[in-house]
Amino acid sequence: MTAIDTATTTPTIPAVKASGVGKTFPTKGGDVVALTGVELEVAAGEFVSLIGPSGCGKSTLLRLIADLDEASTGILEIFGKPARKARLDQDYGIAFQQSGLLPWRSVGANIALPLELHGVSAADRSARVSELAELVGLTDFVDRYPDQLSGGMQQRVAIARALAEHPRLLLMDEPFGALDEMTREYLQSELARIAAETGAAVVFVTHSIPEAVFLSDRVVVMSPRPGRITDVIETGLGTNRAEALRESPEYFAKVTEVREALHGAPVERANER
Ligand SMILES: Nc1ncnc2c1ncn2[C@@H]1O[C@H](COP(=O)(O)OP(=O)(O)OP(=O)(O)O)[C@@H](O)[C@H]1O
Repeated sequence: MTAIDTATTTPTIPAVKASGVGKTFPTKGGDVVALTGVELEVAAGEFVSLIGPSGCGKSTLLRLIADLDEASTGILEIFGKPARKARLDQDYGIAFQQSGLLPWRSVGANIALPLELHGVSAADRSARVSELAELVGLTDFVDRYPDQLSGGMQQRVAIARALAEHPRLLLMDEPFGALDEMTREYLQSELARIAAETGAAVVFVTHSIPEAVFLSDRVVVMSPRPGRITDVIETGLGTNRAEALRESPEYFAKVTEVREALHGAPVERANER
């Protein structure tokens, strides 16, 4: 069978598939229903953002996908596997708002950490660190320490570390939330490029509508109490995420569409209430 035959006959397994997923936290004050009835499929190579007001369950959903917590109801599959198996197989990389770098390790040693933990040889680690440092634009900084870097550079190290084992999926929880606007926009462009170059699917939690639209193929809008998906908006912005996109009418139209979905009403009318 040729490569083309394989491509046309092999059904593509989604990176993430959530069916009827719910999460309830028992607390002293009673049960908190953080998520209910979540149905979501993220295709291989697709960039999907989760957006919604504080407390709508974005981080909870990401934590369930990452197997950092267990769903109360429903089924979660990562590349067709249970979340636990996908974690053990290192099918995804994770990056959070805090870069979580180890201050006593150099940039290179931080990036190499997952490789070291999984027994990759020193020579292979060193080659991979060089590749990753180049990918995130930090070739000249591999010998520095985290406290010698800006916040944006630290996040780039965290992204390189998340990509160390060639994951097909990246899970990111507000990775640029603590950065100034200019650095944030720069890293958005970098992430769009990195996602395209690596072909990894991305599930990205954010509070920023422009950020979600700029990066995503689809924006998943959530609402709280109980946390659920209320809208899924396809951006249709294609693969070119150049800076000029931010000033294009298509981009503004999508930002407005997501904003209206979040507010549940056209923005002008919501503001009048
Ligand atoms: N361990 C926990 N115990 C009890 N309640 C929890 C726990 N974790 C989350 N919750 C509750 O679940 C709901 C969803 O929380 P989650 O952090 O997923 O929301 P979020 O959309 O990511 O919020 P934010 O945008 O503020 O980060 C909230 O009401 C939160 O208080």
